[in-house]
Amino acid sequence: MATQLGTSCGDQTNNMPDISSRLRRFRRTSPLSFRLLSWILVFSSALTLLASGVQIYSDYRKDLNDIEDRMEVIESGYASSLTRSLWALDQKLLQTQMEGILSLPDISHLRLRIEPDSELIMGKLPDGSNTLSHSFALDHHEGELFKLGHLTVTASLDRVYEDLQTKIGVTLITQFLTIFVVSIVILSIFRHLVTRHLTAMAEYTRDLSLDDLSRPLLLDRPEPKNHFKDELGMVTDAINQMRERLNEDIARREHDAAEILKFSKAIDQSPSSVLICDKHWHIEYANRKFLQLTGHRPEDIKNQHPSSLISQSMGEREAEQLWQSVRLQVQRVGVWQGEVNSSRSNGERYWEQLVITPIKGANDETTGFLILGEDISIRKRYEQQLLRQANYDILTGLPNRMLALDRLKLAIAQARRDTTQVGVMFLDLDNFKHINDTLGHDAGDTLLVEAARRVSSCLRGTSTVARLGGDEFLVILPGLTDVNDARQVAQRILLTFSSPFLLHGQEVFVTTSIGIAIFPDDADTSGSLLQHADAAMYEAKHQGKSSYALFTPEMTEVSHERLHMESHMRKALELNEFQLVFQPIVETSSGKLMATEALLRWNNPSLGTVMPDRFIPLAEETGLIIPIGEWVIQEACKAAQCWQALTGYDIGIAVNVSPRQFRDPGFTDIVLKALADSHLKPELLELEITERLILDNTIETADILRQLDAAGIRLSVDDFGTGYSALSYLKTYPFDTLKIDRSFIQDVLTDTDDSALVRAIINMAHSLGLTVIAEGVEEEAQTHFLKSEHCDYSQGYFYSRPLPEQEFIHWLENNHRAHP
Ligand SMILES: Nc1nc2c(ncn2[C@@H]2O[C@@H]3COP(=O)(O)O[C@H]4[C@@H](O)[C@H](n5cnc6c(=O)[nH]c(N)nc65)O[C@@H]4COP(=O)(O)O[C@H]3[C@H]2O)c(=O)[nH]1
Repeated sequence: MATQLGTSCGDQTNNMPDISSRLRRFRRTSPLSFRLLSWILVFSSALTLLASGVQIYSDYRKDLNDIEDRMEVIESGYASSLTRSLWALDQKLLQTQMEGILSLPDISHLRLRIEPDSELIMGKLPDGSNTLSHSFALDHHEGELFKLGHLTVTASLDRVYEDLQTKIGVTLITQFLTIFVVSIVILSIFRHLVTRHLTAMAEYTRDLSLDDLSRPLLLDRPEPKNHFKDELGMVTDAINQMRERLNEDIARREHDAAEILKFSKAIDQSPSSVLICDKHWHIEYANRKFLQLTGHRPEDIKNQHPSSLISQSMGEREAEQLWQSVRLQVQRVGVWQGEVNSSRSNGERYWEQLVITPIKGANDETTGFLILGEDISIRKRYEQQLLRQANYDILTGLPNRMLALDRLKLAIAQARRDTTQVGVMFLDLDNFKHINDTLGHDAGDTLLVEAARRVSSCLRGTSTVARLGGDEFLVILPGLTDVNDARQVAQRILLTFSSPFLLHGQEVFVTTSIGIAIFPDDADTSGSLLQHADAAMYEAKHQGKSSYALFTPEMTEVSHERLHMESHMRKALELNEFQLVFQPIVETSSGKLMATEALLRWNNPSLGTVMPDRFIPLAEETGLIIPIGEWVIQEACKAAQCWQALTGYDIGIAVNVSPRQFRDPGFTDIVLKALADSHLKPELLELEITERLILDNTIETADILRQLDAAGIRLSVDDFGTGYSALSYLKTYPFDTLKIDRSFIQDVLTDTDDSALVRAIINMAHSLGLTVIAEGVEEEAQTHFLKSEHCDYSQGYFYSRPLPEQEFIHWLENNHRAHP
């Protein structure tokens, strides 16, 4: 303790400001308790002092009364004896008696007036007025009254006042000390029990910050039992509960903030474009994708109406109408979906698929609108391209067979109404095959394009020229009033063909044969008109090339050549004129052989080698395709099994199947029999089916495809992209492979549309679990592109042309690609 004191004394100077500041702080921080306590102390001190004052005063009064009583006692006790001494004139006794009185406490002075005029004085009269005097007469009665004298006794009050002073002094000192000590004790107790905790609480709450809510408020005292909680305990609990609530609030807010951040990040980084509008359709927010897609800056579109972004591309009135219907539908149905042609900040247009929904508040009221956008430009382009391909010939840009037939039907309907005529011309380039074989496909293509241009140049605006396939063209002349008009057109066409074509720097003369049929004279349906025009064309060819012929009833329904071909075809199987050639299908990444495609050739002594494009349509028409197709499947399976035996490897075989074969009820059995006869594993046989077949609703396509699939046979979609490409069938039917038509591969390096399309087809096929084969790969650079796009397999002249079996076996034995 001594040491403690010593230390605190030693630090006194240093601690002085600290102490005084603490004191000030104590006063400042706990003024109420301090003042209250001070007032209690002052009040209790005043009360104590008042009580002590009353006590002292009553003591004082008592002392005065005692002296007065004593005076009374002196009068009653000494008056008779003094009277007697005076009567007897006994001076000595008188003196003794007065000395006796003077010896009494506080009596300090006696004055005896003796009658008539003497006086005896004893004692000393005190200074000042602190005296109390009492006088009484000394009378003697002896029959009559004798006034002997008068005694005045004076008592000094000095002792009484001294006592009074002493008492007051002692009382004040003891009271002060008592109050001081009690104050100190009470203050200490109060401080120990209350104010230091209040200070701690004040400091705790002052230091309390949202950054640090982990430390609870703990008072420096034993923890009271719960049910004995005093006010401090209750306040501490309240503060700690507040802290916990704050902690929970902060945690909740942090969690909410994290959630909001997550969602806002997700929206911001969403691959879809996102616009958020307020309830008045003013744009409040645009995500990154939207800004990237449109090139708009956030500040430019803020508070704008979304219709203003669209109106740039479609006109204000149209945009306003669109938005009105959007608003109505969102209001009534809760969602609007549609495709919109929007524009970027640089004016460029793009297609987007929009989904617009209201944003609902807590009370289900609309607080804003969410606009989700998906850039569908590629899809649109693809759709448009597919549509174009479905209706137009890619090479020449002319309408294809489908569109031509539509137009012909329209023209016939119109002619029926107007009682006019329709001229239908069938054109065929006379020596196209020869040119194609000798000068190559490029030259063939150039020839076709130029021929299309020349035919078109001979026609009026209302006429249609279409390419039906290969080197066949169709011309429709609507609203004819005179057959001679058709003749003139035919002559004009023949004339335009009289000048040479420049192919690969070489001048080549190409002629054409034209067959003409007239509605309604020759036929009244589009189908028979075409047949008759076809027949007339064969007639023209027979007449000698570069001529035209008008249909006459003598001409049979089928052209001579076709008849000729048909009669030969009927015997071809028997005479063993059919031959299969095989074209390797390789893995794109490695170039290794995976399978082969069997392609049919017809070697006829009078017709020469006839390509399938030429005879298969006739075989289909006549139904000969069924026995021919059976032969193809049998031979293909046998060949594949033979290669397996030869090389020890499984080499798959792809076989083309025409829709007519599918219509044959025995088709599945034919395939299964071929597999059984050859012992080829079913998974090595792949049947190639065109999109046309799938769209042909007359056949129970789905059932047959499922039966084949169930037998383990692979199924592929051939020439993908050239038909109507109703993509939904890819999901519906059990296809394994998709073959991209060679028309896409051809220009994949030069045409960005084609490359985007091929990329899209590959991705789409993969996402549907299909493997992809690219057809018609002719250049190495195409293989690099296909590799980079992860196209599974490739086929084309770059790897090998279709080879007769012996040559293919040779290829197998000598080509490193043949070994997996
Ligand atoms: N320009 C070019 N062409 C290439 C290239 N690689 C392959 N080809 C040709 O592309 C065609 C591919 O066959 P496809 O699309 O199934 O088209 C076939 C197929 O639809 C049909 N066909 C062929 N054999 C049969 C058959 O046995 N049955 C049926 N129903 N149809 C067949 O005839 C079509 C034509 O067959 P082909 O004339 O043999 O023509 C073949 C092939 O020789 C290349 O790099 N460049």
